[in-house]
Amino acid sequence: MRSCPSKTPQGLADSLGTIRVLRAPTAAGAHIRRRGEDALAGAELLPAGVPLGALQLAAAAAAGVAEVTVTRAPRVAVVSTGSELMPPGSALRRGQIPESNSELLAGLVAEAGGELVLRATVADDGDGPPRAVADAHAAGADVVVFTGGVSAGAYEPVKNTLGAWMEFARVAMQPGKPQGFGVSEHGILLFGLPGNPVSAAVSFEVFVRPALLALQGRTELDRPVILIPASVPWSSPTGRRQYLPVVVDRSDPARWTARPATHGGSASHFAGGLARAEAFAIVPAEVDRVDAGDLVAVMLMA
Ligand SMILES: Nc1nc2c(c(=O)[nH]1)N[C@H]1C(S)=C(S)[C@@H](COP(=O)(O)OP(=O)(O)OC[C@H]3O[C@@H](n4cnc5c(N)ncnc54)[C@H](O)[C@@H]3O)O[C@H]1N2
Ligand code: MOO
Repeated sequence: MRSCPSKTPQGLADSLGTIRVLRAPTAAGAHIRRRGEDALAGAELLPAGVPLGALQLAAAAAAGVAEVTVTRAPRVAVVSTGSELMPPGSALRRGQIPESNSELLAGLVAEAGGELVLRATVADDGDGPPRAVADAHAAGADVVVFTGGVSAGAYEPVKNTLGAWMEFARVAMQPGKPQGFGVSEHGILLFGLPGNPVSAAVSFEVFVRPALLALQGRTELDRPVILIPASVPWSSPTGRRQYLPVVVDRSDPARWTARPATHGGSASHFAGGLARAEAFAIVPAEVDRVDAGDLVAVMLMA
């Protein structure tokens, strides 16, 4: 067919033998896929800094692009500190608890595109943290994430042994008040997160995840935040920005609501309640109470 004013879809014509048009398209040009309709030559299909999932790689392939430039995954070591920590499933004596932060952080690191190169637990006494930094360096780590041992008690192994490289500060957030950060002699980023499991999870979201994404050249570093009403009241500490694990009720698609994931409110040791959380409600430092119906900023994790 040399001159083709429009095309007739298969279902509207007999296709075997003689072609008989049953219903001709009304508009000239109907059903013709024109050059440049999807993307013009030279158009940007994938801006730098976006993650390459199946849809993005397929778009590149469809444009005839066989190779794209990517950054390598940041290599991360996760180090728990505390002599009370025991492998999950061990018989516990008084004063011991199951070690769970390395499981949490290993998963969050992977979800943030990092590659876990070391996972260790070190004791409260001795030189465990600096030895862990040396091991992380040997394993090629770009980042070490410590949990525990950063506040002001008698045994604070990260604070006591890594002061040459790290600074320790109190941040006006709850949980996650005590924080440490620094850079090792070999340029490894050192994060010192508080040991309580919810504190560690929130601190990862606020400080570590954006850094891991930035190391990958990602341009969008923040989780999506939506404003939705609270379905129940809760309290929030004044003077500290609260990050409260919440469940998002999506049963009414026109009106999602948020409620605390744990019954006891906001507490940094509720590792079990964290399993129910799909998001963190972010309550400004100057607000000490959220009432049912109040709009709250909710950072979606899933
Ligand atoms: N004098 C002060 N004391 C405390 C302050 C303060 O500002 N001044 N802040 C409190 C706050 S808030 C927090 S949070 C904690 C954080 O303390 P650390 O980071 O030193 O954490 P640890 O004492 O080592 O652990 C706290 C808690 O979490 C448990 N934990 C630790 N690691 C793990 C792990 N890998 N898996 C599971 N559970 C873990 C640990 O056993 C403790 O129960 O400091 C307050 N004190
Ligand atoms: O600030 Mo701490 O992290 O609440 O328990």
